[in-house]
Amino acid sequence: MTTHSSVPLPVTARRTGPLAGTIKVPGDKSISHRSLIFGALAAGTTRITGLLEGEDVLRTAAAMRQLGAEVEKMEDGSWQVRGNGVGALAEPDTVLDMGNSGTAARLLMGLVASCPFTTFFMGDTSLHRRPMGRVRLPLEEMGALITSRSGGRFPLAVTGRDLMPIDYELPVASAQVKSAILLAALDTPGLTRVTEPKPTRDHTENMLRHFGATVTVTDLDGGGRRIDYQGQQELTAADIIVPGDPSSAAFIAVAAAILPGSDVTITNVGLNPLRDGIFVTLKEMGADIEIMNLREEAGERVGDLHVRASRLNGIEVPPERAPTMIDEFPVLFVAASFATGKTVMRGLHELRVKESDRIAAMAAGLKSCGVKFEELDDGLIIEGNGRAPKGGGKIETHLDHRIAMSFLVMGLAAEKPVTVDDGRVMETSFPGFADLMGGLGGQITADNHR
Ligand SMILES: O=C(O)C1=C[C@@H](OP(=O)(O)O)[C@@H](O)[C@H](O)C1
Ligand SMILES: C=C(OP(=O)(O)O)C(=O)O
Repeated sequence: MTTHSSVPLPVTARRTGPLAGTIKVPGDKSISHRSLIFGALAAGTTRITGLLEGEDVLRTAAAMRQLGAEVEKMEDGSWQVRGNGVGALAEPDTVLDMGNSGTAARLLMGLVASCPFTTFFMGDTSLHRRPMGRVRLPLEEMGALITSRSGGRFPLAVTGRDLMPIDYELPVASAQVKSAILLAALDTPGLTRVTEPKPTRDHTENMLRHFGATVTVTDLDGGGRRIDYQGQQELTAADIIVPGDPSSAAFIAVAAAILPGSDVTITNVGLNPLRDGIFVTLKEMGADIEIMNLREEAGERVGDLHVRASRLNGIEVPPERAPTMIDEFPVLFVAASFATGKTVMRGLHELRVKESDRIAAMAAGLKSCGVKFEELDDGLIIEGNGRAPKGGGKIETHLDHRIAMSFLVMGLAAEKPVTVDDGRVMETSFPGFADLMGGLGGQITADNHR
């Protein structure tokens, strides 16, 4: 596993011909984390096909081993997890290092909150800046003891207890917080209820069902959802097929949409309706995206995307759609820079507390590439003139994989090359991004001559 502590590796994307070909993107990051966690909690052996082998997920794999599960990569490329059932984790004898991963950090805090020992957590400098109060509060309300430095951020320690179930309304639309509470509820007697104001990705609920548990989800007036979970149900090992990550497919889809003449098919993409907002939005902007072979695999909707370059128009993105495409806004900002007219994107406060402040990081980069925009507290309004932006920017990625890949996509279609200050961060979620783009005809190269 590489770390972010050694020398940065600048990477440059330059404009070439159109992109063409058929590819697959690596496995879904959210589902990969959860398959390792639930595999370790279920009695028996779970075989995972298509696991994302990105740094974030490898952190979860290492942490589950530290918690006593057997996690192994098999010769055929699949992964195997042997669990001992809910409530059977072991005390780790070293700190769990969650690296750059907010999902691993928050889900595992919930998981160990009901375990009768203390678990120490740390991460990289990006993770140490991210808010943890959102999980700390409900977990403390359930009875866990959490000790951290001031401000409630990482590093911190969670001392597990016999918890009490709660009835909790999420103050922010966050699947990570919802999942942390559900994981804490697994070994907690009684009914835990989580109400979300806007539905967020439901991979945790889907996976619980896949492992044989009953989860009751009720749609509420006004668009929210209530999730009820009766604690101490048995989980039984079940094989998992991880679909391609729609968040990774989004980079390819935008690149193909903005680079004239492109014609690309991305097969086996997860199209869970709570994750597909980027494709809905790009289509509304005029992108030529055809969804083919829609099917269901292991409780998740999957399909192939055929994307051809087309003219894009600015639109107003409904703020209530944000949770279904929260990680895709950086690359949507890039698409909007190539569109004709204004694209208005609001309701995005959450982007300020991701791996970086994504609104600020994108604004700085867009400015250096000659894009016209207005920065808002909770979003951006981008004004395109239907032509490729000047490009030429030197982008600060702030340890944020999505900032890096978004600007490399910009560089593939802008007038001048775009350089990101550290391409290694792409390993977080999309190992092999540059090579995969290369296979389609895109030119992304590491600047090794430092
Ligand atoms: O639950 C998950 O797997 C994730 C939830 C989202 O975060 P929030 O829950 O903070 O919105 C998303 O940004 C992250 O990449 C993955
Ligand atoms: C926000 C992200 O991940 P995480 O919160 O797990 O760090 C992301 O992948 O864009």
